[in-house]
Amino acid sequence: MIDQLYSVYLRSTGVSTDTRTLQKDNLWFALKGPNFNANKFADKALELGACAVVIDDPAYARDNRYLVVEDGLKALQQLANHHRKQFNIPVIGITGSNGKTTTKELVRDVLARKFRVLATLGNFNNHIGVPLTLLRLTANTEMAIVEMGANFVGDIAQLCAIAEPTFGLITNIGKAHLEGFGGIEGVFKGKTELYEHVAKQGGVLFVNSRNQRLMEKAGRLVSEIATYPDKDDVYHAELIDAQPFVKLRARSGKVVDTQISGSYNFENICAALCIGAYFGVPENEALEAIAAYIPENNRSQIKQLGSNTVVMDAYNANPTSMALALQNFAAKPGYKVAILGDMFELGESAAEEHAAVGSLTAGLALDQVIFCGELMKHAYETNEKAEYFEDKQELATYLKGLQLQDSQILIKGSRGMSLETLLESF
Ligand SMILES: CC(=O)N[C@H]1[C@@H](OP(=O)(O)OP(=O)(O)OC[C@H]2O[C@@H](n3ccc(=O)[nH]c3=O)[C@H](O)[C@@H]2O)O[C@H](CO)[C@@H](O)[C@@H]1O[C@H](C)C(=O)N[C@@H](C)C(=O)N[C@H](CCC(=O)N[C@@H](CCC[C@@H](N)C(=O)O)C(=O)O)C(=O)O
Ligand SMILES: Nc1ncnc2c1ncn2[C@@H]1O[C@H](COP(=O)(O)OP(=O)(O)OP(=O)(O)O)[C@@H](O)[C@H]1O
Ligand SMILES: C[C@@H](N)C(=O)N[C@H](C)C(=O)O
Repeated sequence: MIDQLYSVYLRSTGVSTDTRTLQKDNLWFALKGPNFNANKFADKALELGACAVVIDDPAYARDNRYLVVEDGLKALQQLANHHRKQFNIPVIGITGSNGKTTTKELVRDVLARKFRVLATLGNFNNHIGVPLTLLRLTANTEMAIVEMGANFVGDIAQLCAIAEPTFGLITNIGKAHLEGFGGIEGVFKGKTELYEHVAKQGGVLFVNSRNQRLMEKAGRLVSEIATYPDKDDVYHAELIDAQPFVKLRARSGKVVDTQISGSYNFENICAALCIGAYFGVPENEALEAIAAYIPENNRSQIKQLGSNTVVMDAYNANPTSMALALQNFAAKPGYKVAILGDMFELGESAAEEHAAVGSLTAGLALDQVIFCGELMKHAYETNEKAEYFEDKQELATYLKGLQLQDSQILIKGSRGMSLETLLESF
């Protein structure tokens, strides 16, 4: 079946899994999700111009344009792996608890100075997104950068079996998705599945030397590691300042002003510079790419609203990124207001981790701390000077009334809190 599927794919204009975005002559796959069994959209996909449709319910097949497989998702993953195997190019897998997308984009922009690169779009980083990324590989591609997300031990191993990365980077190990991973040990085990895969391929690992456990594990598994960002590392840079944006001294001594906020992004930048240096991108080109990068999509984005400066960090939140964001924010000058929403997917640790955020805020130089959401009640309990709103609408009304001026405002919470809607209040 894979040969038949592959020959149809090679004649197609690419793969689609969604009739709402399908392009003419795409090969369309019917997937099942929480809302739809897409087998029922197969006719529609053909009407919209699909060259063929891959379905896993034979009841929907009408002619030879309907390719019936046992499982649509597995067929997509097998096709992606088969396609990936046709390319003898570096494939860089990137995972980690925080900063995957930002780092992937920085790596992409740095490597694009020398190579024709393919990189994950947005954060299409799961069991569907990784295959879709690989199926965008063309004869033109010289290097692929594949972002890999995980909620459970075993996810990264599965994505590696599909993408077969020959190079690997774990940005960091933090307290994210603890519910699925069952704790920080699970995060370490799950993320380092990437190292184990790359080791089996005889590949190279890029390692953040600030994480001793990652260093030890990488050193045990592979013969070649390229480390960053400190003095004895392969790629060494120095953080000069993080306010309002990261400013660094690169390996060559050149000083770079970036448009990226948050001192934690220094490590993401160094990861990209380390990978660029490894692949021979001239440092001046790599630094230009870093200096030109502007974060999007509420990932530590700086927004100027009248006289107020907002750090909009509502893309996601977990105990590790929350603590770093708060420490970074507290170092800003001026009147500082931190608006913090619930952190999701923490399982049994949720109450304790929210309480820890409360204690942290109590000790930081912040003028106003406002918690929002059911879980943030636990933070409120450990910082009596803070304010608390269970309901986001009530908070929005309160913020409008506050009429803040000349303030620094941090907005951070999990994606599901959609805290970006609070911007209307300023
Ligand atoms: C399955 C799917 O692709 N769904 C997308 C779809 O969702 P929708 O709600 O419409 O319906 P269903 O999911 O039920 O649909 C089933 C299929 O039907 C298609 N369809 C539906 C209606 C229609 O009119 N025509 C159709 O053809 C539909 O396209 C489905 O194929 O649309 C949503 C809106 O666009 C999409 O958001 C939804 O996408 C899902 C969430 C998805 O997984 N997309 C991947 C491409 C992806 O990578 N998305 C990333 C998010 C990745 C992520 O959450 N990463 C986690 C890590 C988790 C990894 C680990 N668990 C693993 O499994 O590997 C992280 O923390 O980073 C993204 O969206 O950015
Ligand atoms: N190195 C880092 N350490 C801690 N937190 C970070 C780091 N890099 C980014 N973050 C935080 O994570 C947020 C999201 O960044 P990014 O999208 O790059 O991460 P991600 O790992 O791809 O997230 P997701 O898994 O949700 O796709 C940022 O806005 C910032 O708050
Ligand atoms: C947005 C998604 N990738 C994610 O990180 N979710 C967590 C639970 C969040 O939004 O904080």
